[in-house]
Amino acid sequence: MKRQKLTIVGAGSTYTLGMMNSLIAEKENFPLSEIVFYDIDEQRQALNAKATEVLLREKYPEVTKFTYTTDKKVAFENADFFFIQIRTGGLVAREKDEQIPLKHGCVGQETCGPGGMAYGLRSIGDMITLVNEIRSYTKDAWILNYTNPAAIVAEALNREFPNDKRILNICDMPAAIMVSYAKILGCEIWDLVPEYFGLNHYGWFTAIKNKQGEDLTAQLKATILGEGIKAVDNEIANDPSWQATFDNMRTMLADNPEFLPNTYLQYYLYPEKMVSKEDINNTRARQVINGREKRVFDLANRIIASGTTANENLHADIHGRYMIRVAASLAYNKKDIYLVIVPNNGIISNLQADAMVEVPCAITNDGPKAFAVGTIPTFQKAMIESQLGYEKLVVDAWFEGSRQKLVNALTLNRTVIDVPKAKAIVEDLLIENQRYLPQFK
Ligand SMILES: NC(=O)c1ccc[n+]([C@@H]2O[C@H](COP(=O)([O-])OP(=O)(O)OC[C@H]3O[C@@H](n4cnc5c(N)ncnc54)[C@H](O)[C@@H]3O)[C@@H](O)[C@H]2O)c1
Ligand SMILES: O=P(O)(O)OC[C@H]1O[C@H](O[C@H]2[C@H](O)[C@@H](O)[C@@H](O)O[C@@H]2CO)[C@H](O)[C@@H](O)[C@@H]1O
Ligand SMILES: [Mn+2]
Repeated sequence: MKRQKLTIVGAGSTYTLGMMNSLIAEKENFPLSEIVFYDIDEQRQALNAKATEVLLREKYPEVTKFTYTTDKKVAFENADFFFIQIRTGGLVAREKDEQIPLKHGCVGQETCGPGGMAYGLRSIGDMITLVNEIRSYTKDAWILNYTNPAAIVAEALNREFPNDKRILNICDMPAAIMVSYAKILGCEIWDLVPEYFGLNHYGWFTAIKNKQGEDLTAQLKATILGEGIKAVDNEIANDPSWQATFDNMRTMLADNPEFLPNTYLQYYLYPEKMVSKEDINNTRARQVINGREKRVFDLANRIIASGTTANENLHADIHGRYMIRVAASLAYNKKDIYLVIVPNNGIISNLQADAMVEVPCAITNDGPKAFAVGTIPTFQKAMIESQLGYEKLVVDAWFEGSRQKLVNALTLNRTVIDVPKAKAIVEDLLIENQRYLPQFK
């Protein structure tokens, strides 16, 4: 197996050390020769990088070269794979995305509703610039993107780079849900094969089978309806917010037992409940700043100070392992089946061709090959179409600098609907984000 050179873009991320643990856990599946870190924030990246130097020395000596840099040429030349995980505006901007809609009585969330719209508008420009810069150094490398909101980023990249078949947008949420399914079913996530359709953070599992083809869906639904389902992946198992989200999966399934819902549907199906439980002074961004961000950088500082990871309880989580397994399947033509985001082009036969859909694909060295979904039922189709309209209008608005299209987008979004509210929220979000969005005069 050829060893790969991997560049992490946004290496100052709170997910980077977890990704390193996952690369170590997956080194047989996705062997690396070289890792490069790239970020625009030198200090933030250096913390993760200095801890990674210790980690690699102790646990991944096969990586013979590790570099961290803010120089694009050094970072982008000759890489085989890019994993991108940037957050334009940082967690501070995320907090505003969550607070502004809440002030208007609407869902305040990172990727859903008006908060997701603002985050999408900030992400599009940086992502287009990054892909252009990467492609000026390498045409063939695989670009795997986690940057959110993945639905809007995928739509924008597909428009800007329609012929680039080596950009793949990915979300870890279905995989994190499948880790919980696997726990219920007494197996490993990698033993399960999902049948699923939707947009990113907006979809449904229609079946869960094992690799022998046995359909486990009825058993799974019965357990979730009877006993509920817990977040079990390491990263989220002890997080009250994620446990509450997983509790809501039982409610969603009870209210509509047809399919198994993605957790994010809670924001669209129960917007009033989601708003009522929020504390505007302690939204999710603030919890992450005080939680994951602090935990990760405390860990990095301890590793750097002691010069060893021996005193730490390190673990790989599904976020990293999922991306790495997709990369391995691309690199070595494994044809493993994963949910990824691809142009529809008839996969869902009664949905427009140019939707970016999240569906199961066999991941080959020629990219993802989707399995046909066929027709989807009226209820899910109608929900998807209004959300798709919202996503496409946000991307149109970014390219055209159109406020009207942002208002129309929020009018379609189930978390807003009301035109006066949509206008007021657009106004506030554009004022807050004007330095990122000069096209909106
Ligand atoms: N797709 C998914 O399912 C999924 C899952 C988890 C996280 N994410 C996404 O991963 C990203 C990272 O999340 P986080 O909470 O760790 O954020 P973070 O703010 O901790 O880290 C992001 C890093 O990106 C850097 N950055 C920002 N703009 C950049 C640019 N133009 N070029 C290079 N670096 C840049 C920042 O300096 C920072 O170090 C976010 O977009 C988040 O939404 C996606
Ligand atoms: O609110 P956050 O920052 O904790 O999470 C937002 C992200 O949530 C999902 O990712 C989960 C993932 O599902 C889980 O496996 C684990 O790795 O934690 C992640 C978040 O903590 C979602 O898929 C992402 O798109 C969100 O950014
Ligand atoms: Mn996601």
